[in-house]
Amino acid sequence: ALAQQEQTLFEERHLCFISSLGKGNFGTVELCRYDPLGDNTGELVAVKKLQPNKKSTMEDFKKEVNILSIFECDYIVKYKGVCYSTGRLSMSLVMEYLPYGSLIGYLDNYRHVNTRRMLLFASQICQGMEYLQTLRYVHRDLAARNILVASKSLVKIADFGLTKIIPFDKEYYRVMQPGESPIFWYAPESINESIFSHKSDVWSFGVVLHELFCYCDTNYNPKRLCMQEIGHYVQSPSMHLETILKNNWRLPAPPDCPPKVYSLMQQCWAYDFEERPCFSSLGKQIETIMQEERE
Ligand SMILES: CCc1cc(O)ccc1-c1ccc2c(C(=O)Nc3ccc(C)nc3)n[nH]c2c1
Repeated sequence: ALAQQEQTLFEERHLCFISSLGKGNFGTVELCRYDPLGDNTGELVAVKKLQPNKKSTMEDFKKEVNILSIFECDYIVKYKGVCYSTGRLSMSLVMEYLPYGSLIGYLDNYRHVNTRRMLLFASQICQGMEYLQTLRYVHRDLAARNILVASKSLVKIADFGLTKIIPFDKEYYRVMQPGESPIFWYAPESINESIFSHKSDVWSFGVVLHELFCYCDTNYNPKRLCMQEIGHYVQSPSMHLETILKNNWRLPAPPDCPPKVYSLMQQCWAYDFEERPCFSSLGKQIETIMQEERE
């Protein structure tokens, strides 16, 4: 018999809405069961409706879908397919459902996560980013809110809405319209000149490490810590943020953070992107620290 061909086209009539997974960072994402047999034995999937609007067209969505359908990595949320609405006026993206949600909610609930497990998560994110880099993709929105938890020992990188391909003749990507930017995860060159590269993703990875070792506690949220430093009422946070970064202010070490882990973060936050480590070097350093933590 034919090997079970990966389902990539989902029929709307068999996609049964279960609940909303959040209007947050991914747009509106719903938990659905794809149940063609109609007996509730179908699989759970995460579905994002892609509504063409003034900012993004069906073409943009098809580009995101094409990007996602190429990825084959254990540390990147798996693409399952698309569902065209009747009349093909809109389409939905169907991704694997990760039952524990984002890292933010997970660490808030499971405080027992120890250093070794944090480093395991960091190593998996690093390997996912290394994979993206081999495909010349820059994520541009690496943050704990975009890391999903598959199990207590597996996390995956998600949300590729902002993913951009680096042109083959360049080492960075330039945005024309920096929209609602998560500047507190941004490298200085991204804040200043909207330049994004694998090295700006490394900066953001350092911020994700910080979020991890703060258990994503809202009191230590990168935005809150930065705003405390630059003052809450400034009119242009990005200008002030760039200034304090230039003056070598960085996010403080998380409480009880192992010194070697904080030094990893500081490497990622080198002002000059050339001095930041690459993801493969970061991965090796994390493995070394994990060995030492085991002893
Ligand atoms: C389809 C949108 C998308 C687009 C893209 O490009 C990459 C990933 C995703 C995505 C976004 C969210 C999820 C989720 C989840 O949110 N799961 C959960 C589980 C439990 C709780 C409490 N909250 C939440 N699972 N798989 C997901 C895939």
